[in-house]
This record gives sequence, C-alpha cells and structure tokens, in this order.
Amino acid sequence: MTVAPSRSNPLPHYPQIHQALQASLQQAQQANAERLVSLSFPLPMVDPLAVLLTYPQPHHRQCYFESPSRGQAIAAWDALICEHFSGRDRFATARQAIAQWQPRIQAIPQRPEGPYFFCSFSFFDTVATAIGGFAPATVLLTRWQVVRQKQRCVLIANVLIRPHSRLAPLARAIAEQVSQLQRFAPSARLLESHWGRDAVSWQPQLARPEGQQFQQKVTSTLAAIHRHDLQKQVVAQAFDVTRTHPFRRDIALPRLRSRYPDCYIFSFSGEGDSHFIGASPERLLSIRQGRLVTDALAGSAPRGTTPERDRDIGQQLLKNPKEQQEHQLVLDFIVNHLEAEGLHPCYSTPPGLLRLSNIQHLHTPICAEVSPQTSPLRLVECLHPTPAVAGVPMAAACDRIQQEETCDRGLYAAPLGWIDPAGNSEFIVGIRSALIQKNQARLFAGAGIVADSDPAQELAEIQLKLQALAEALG
Ligand SMILES: C=C(O[C@@H]1C=C(C(=O)O)C=C[C@H]1O)C(=O)O
Repeated sequence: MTVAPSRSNPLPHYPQIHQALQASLQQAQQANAERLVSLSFPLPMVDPLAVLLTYPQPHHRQCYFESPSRGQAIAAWDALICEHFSGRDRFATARQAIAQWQPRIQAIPQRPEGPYFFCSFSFFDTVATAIGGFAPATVLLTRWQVVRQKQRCVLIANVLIRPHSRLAPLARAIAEQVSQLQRFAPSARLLESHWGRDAVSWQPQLARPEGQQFQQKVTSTLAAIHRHDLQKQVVAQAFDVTRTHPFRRDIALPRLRSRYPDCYIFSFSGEGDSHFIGASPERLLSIRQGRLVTDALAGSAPRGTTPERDRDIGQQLLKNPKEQQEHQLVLDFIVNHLEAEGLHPCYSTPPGLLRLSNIQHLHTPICAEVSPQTSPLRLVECLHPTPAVAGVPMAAACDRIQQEETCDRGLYAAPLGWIDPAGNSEFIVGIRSALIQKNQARLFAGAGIVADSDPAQELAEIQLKLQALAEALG
C-alpha cells in the first residue's frame, strides 16, 4: 500500500517510511512479536561529531566512536534498547541480549553493516560504585545513528514495531530527522572554530600526592616481581581534578581528533551528564567481513623534538630489552588466547613503532580469519584484559590491581565498542581516557612494570600519557 503525502504531512520521505513500517507491522502482527526495523538514508557529507554535539538532548544516552585516519565515524543517540549486566557472565549475557534481536531485525534497504549495538564494559566484572552510572556491562542500541565511512554518510533510524504500534508518529519522527540531517551539512563548520583553540590553559598538577602514590605502587610491584609473584603488572593511577567551570566535550573531542588522528576518539555517556571520553591508540579487535585485526601495543618512549632525535629514540625503543619484554608478554598472551579459540593468528616480527603526537609505542598488528559463527563478544571476553593493561599471570596481576589501586578503574582500560548483526565489530581498550562530569574530571593513566622498570621513569611515562587528555580538556 502506498501512502500519499497529505497536506499535513509534507515531509518528502514520509510516504516511503510509512510504507516500510506498514510491512513490518504486518509481520509483527502475524508473529505477535516485536520487530526491530533499521532504516537507512543517504546523507550529504556530515560530520558525525558535529551532529552529536547538536542533536541529542542532555538526557539522551549517546555514543561516539571515530577513527579519523580511516575516515570512519559513528554518532549514536537516544536509547531504544539499553541493558545493563554484571558478574562473571557479563560478556555472555550481553552476547545473548544482542543475539535474541538478530532474527527480529529487518534492515531496509539491506546493507553490509549496522545497526550498531554499542557495548561498554568495566575493567572488572563488578564496579565499586556505579561511577557515572556505568555498569559492568552495557548494551545500547540507539534510535539514531549517523555513520560516515570515508566519503559516504548515512542516517540509520531504528524503530521497534509492536503488533499494536501506531505508525504515523513513528514515520513522522523519522522523516523529520532525515529532513533535518539532509540540511545539516553547513553547520558542521561550527566545530572548526574549536580546532583553532589549541592553546593549553590547564595542566593537571602531576607532582601532587597521586604522583607519589603511583611511584610507591611501582616500588611495591617491583618487589612482588622480584619475589617471583608475577612477571608484569600494569600500575595505573587516577588523577581527580575539580575546577570552577565545566569540562566541555565540544572542545575536548574536536581537539583530540585533530591531535590524535591515528587513535580512536570516543565518548560514551553515563548518567547525570557524565561522559567517558578519550583517544585510545589500542584496538582490542576489529572484525569486518570475517577478517579480525588486533593490536599488541606495549613499550613506550617520548617523541623527539627534532626528526633525528625522534628517530634515535624510536631505534632505542625497538632495541630496549625491558620494553621488548613488556611487548612480548602482550603478544604471547593475544596469540595464545586467539589460538585457544581455534583461530590462526598471523603477525610479523620484530614489532614496529606506532608514533602518536606525544608518545611512541612498540606495535604488532595481528590478523586472523574468523568464521561467521564466531561471536565478536566471545573474542572480546577472551582477550580482556591483555597484559598491556593487567599483567602476567593475569589472575595475580588483577588481584594486586584490586588490592593496590585505591580508585576503581571503572571503564578505564576496558573494552568499548560496537557489534552488528552480521558479526562486524570494533572494540578498543579504553586507555588515554577521562571520566568527566560537569566541573569534575578523573583522568587515568598506567604503565607496564617489569623487573627492570624504574619508578621515576614510569612516572614520566604516565605523565606523557596523561598529556593527551589534559591538553584537550584545558
Ligand atoms: C596502560 C596504558 O597504556 C598501555 C601501556 C603501555 C606501556 O606500558 O608501555 C603502552 C601502551 C598501552 O598498552 C595507559 O595508557 O594507561
């Protein structure tokens, strides 16, 4: 049935949308069950971050995930499905929660990717207090998703159709959103004004007690390593900052993306205007069309102030046995865990360098083919936490982290990302991150400690790592 545009419905897309929903309504009525309809509409080139900073209401749950150098970005807002889980089975429960939607999703038109189920996990399977309202596991499907893949942009509108749904208001809301976004492109320029403001007005006072606490934890970790309790532990420190004026994502996120184009820039909202934001260089996994890529990333050094100095520092990093050991432990863990899942990981040795604007790391990308039956969340579960953020052996390192770190890690160093019904997926490790809530910020940074680590050098390393967020938030 075609619904002709009426005088009261002059929206150009309304008739087609209504018609598409009508077909789903019939299916919902026949099956007497909900259907999840996921409609996509081409958009002119828009900046998903600019959209995110414009449309969502303050109470809307929202996620933003961008890889500037790959030309991929998703802005998602307004929860349609939002579920929280905790405990040991949180990955499996989140997986089941998404899987039960799979047979009920109808994508119109058919497309290779999406809709995107965003997932955030905390580092541990329980959280001390639900800081910022972030549960140990959250699965979020939003009504609106603006996606950019290189030079193509789409709006994905997700809607639940129940046997008794009234279609007209649903179709009108979608048609309005499409029309608004198709006219949105010029306002993307808004963000450029923030890119110009690169001056750093605030630096966290890293010499404060947190810096001393960190060095003490490194010293006690070294003692544990020398007692052979463990081989490696990542010691992390939270830095709390309160100031008179609010921390602003509309300033921080554009800055992070222009300064760290090789990182994943992200923002996940919690409760009470809290947001977990960051620029992570570490990919836990990406799966597209059956090809998995993950990163072993560990071993760090500063950038040099001249190209020659920079090259020298990079060469020293590549040859440094202590950094090589830190890196090898991560590589071995990832390879062993992927093999235990029946995969055949491929990588080249020795590691290369990943150079970010403030720091450089030893880096080994690892690839594997995965079957369509492989659940991305099962792989996320088996990879988290790698020794890049926990240690070796993992259980001993995690016990010490829980005993020694006075501040709950929350989402810091934990898996954040999305999966879609076709098994595509992208998860990062939530490092180089901060939890911001109005005028309060909690910044996190950590460093891998092995037998030859030096507490003062490790403090200098976490100061470098904090720089990304500190400058962006300033
Ligand atoms: C733990 C962090 O970073 C991790 C630790 C690294 C190291 O110790 O060399 C390097 C990259 C990350 O895997 C962090 O940034 O907080």
